[in-house]
Amino acid sequence: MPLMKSWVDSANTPDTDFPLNNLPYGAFLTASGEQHCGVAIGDMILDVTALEADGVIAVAGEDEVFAAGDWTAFMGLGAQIWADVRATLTALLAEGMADADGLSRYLVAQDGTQMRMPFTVSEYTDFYAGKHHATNVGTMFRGPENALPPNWLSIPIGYNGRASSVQVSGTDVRRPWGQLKAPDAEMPTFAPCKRFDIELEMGAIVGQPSDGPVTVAEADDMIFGYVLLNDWSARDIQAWEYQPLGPFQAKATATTISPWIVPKAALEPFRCDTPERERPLLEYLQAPGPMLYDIALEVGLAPEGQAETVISRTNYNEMYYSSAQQLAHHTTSGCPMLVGDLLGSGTISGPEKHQRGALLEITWGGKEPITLDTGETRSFVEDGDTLTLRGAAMGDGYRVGFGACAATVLPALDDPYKR
Ligand SMILES: O=C(O)/C=C/C(=O)CC(=O)CC(=O)O
Ligand SMILES: [Ca+2]
Ligand SMILES: [Mg+2]
Repeated sequence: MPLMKSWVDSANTPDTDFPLNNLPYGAFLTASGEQHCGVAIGDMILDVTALEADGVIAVAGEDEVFAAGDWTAFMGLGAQIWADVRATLTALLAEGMADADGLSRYLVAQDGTQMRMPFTVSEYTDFYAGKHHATNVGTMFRGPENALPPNWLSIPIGYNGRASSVQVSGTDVRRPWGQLKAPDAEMPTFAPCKRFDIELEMGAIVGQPSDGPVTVAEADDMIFGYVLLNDWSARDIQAWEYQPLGPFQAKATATTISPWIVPKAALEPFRCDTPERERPLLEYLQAPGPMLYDIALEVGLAPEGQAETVISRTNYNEMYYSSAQQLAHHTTSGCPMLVGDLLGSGTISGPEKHQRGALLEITWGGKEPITLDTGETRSFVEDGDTLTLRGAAMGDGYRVGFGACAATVLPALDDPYKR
């Protein structure tokens, strides 16, 4: 599919994340402090809440779908409404639109506009579907002979994370306190995390509910869109707490998502298959077609007040399970899935060191510190560091991007129990 031209000039450049082909959904604060729904177009935002309020657009049979200022109600209306509204907004922004002058008053510059959570997170489940990541972490945590657990090639393994600490890009993350125990120590201590880390992931957003087990194809239809996701991970807390039930507080401090939900429709031209199966999947997990996406990803680390170093470059197509397969598995127990459920893909790592999606892997547990372009070294995230995830599907002369998924780490509080 070629670049779709818009009357918004900044949408027609090859380096914008937001050409007309994209039209991702976000929530932003207006100049008067209201939260509105918007779609990104070039370096602007089209105010969808205002368009609806003024009667320029309407959702068939519905009132005030966008008045609440996030996309949750819209997601719940289903795939036909998603397609209809996308077509309407595309037509409004397409080159040659007669009333472009009239519509330009609904445009807001992205620069300087505060973004908010684009939807209400119902529940958050994080998966473990990167084979390179799982092998690396399993080797470090459990020894090379136990790198991949016996179930890994048959089950999209996941754990229930915290919806309450999912936050939008631009929100600072505070270094957590927790129970730490050195391997040779008798007792744990309660102290600030010393091995704070990131995890580069994709987040799939469930737009339609389920009632009983669904197929992979049905699961794919339920997915509304995707965001970038940083699963902040306290590795020293994780190492002490995770046996026998898996990660808990180590993963609960924060999960940062990019502010724009890229709709499935925008990613259609970039679908791809998951890698070769090493063990046949049970029938309910078999994908009827390409369910993964070719999305180039990178992670940047900028020390406080200094330039950024790109510390990883990889691709979402490295994943062993797609979000549709993860979602299908999530329903096998009969567990109902809800509008607004967020599924973390699992850390995305490629086979090479520069393609790893977490500092735990890049520095091999801190044993191989990296040197930044500034000359500083890093084993894990330090206070004041800003971590930025970026991603884009690369089209012919355009890119469908996600915007920045960024957060700065603040120092741990003084002892929270000595108030
Ligand atoms: O115990 C392990 O092998 C590691 C588990 C995790 O790091 C959990 C997680 O976030 C998995 C992922 O993001 O791929
Ligand atoms: Ca994770
Ligand atoms: Mg998390």
